Amino acid sequence: MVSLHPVLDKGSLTKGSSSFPGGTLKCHCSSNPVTVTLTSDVLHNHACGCSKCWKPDGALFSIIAVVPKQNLSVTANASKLAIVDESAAIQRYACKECGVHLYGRIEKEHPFSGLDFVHTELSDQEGWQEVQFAAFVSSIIEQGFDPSGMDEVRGKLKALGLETYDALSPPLMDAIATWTAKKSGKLPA
Ligand SMILES: N[C@@H](CCC(=O)N[C@@H](CSCO)C(=O)NCC(=O)O)C(=O)O
Ligand SMILES: [Zn+2]
Ligand SMILES: [Zn+2]
Repeated sequence: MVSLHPVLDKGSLTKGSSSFPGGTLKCHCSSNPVTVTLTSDVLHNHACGCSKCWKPDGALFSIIAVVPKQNLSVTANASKLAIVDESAAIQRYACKECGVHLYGRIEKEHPFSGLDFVHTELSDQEGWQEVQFAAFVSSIIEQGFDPSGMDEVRGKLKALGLETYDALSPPLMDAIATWTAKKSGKLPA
């Protein structure tokens, strides 16, 4: 049986709390873990099949969300962090010891600059926004997943109530396109 991600394999999604105040994310190191504190809940939490987002061992999907960057601070062992790929739009900061990605930040001009990318599964707290949709689903094939298994993968995601997309969700794609049109002058800024 195909394993999507521990959060998705449970068969149902635990709904988040609308008044969730944020919490602490921690890497997998048993000593001197890196911690990141968020002072709000996340937005646009989603499963991502892309090759760049961090996934726990054996998972086909990442669970990733965004938070305004002013709501995120590294609160312990920041010296263990290093950028995974300097050339990517999202500069993902990973723990050099355990490999877990603590946050991703966009430093260049980009529709999502000002938002940091984070994984709520790194927190012990409950109440984080639940997964809203599945993005970059076909990208799992690029990483070696057998294409004949895609109906099963999409079926499992749909059974959880998640729409499946091969890019981001339509509202996020519209936001990107709006930003691009304003930048080029096709829409008023
Ligand atoms: N097929 C590619 C897709 C990679 C991709 O474009 N990923 C998106 C989504 S990441 C979270 O939603 C993206 O915006 N990437 C920018 C970046 O990673 O810097 C693949 O699988 O690699
Ligand atoms: Zn670590
Ligand atoms: Zn991704």
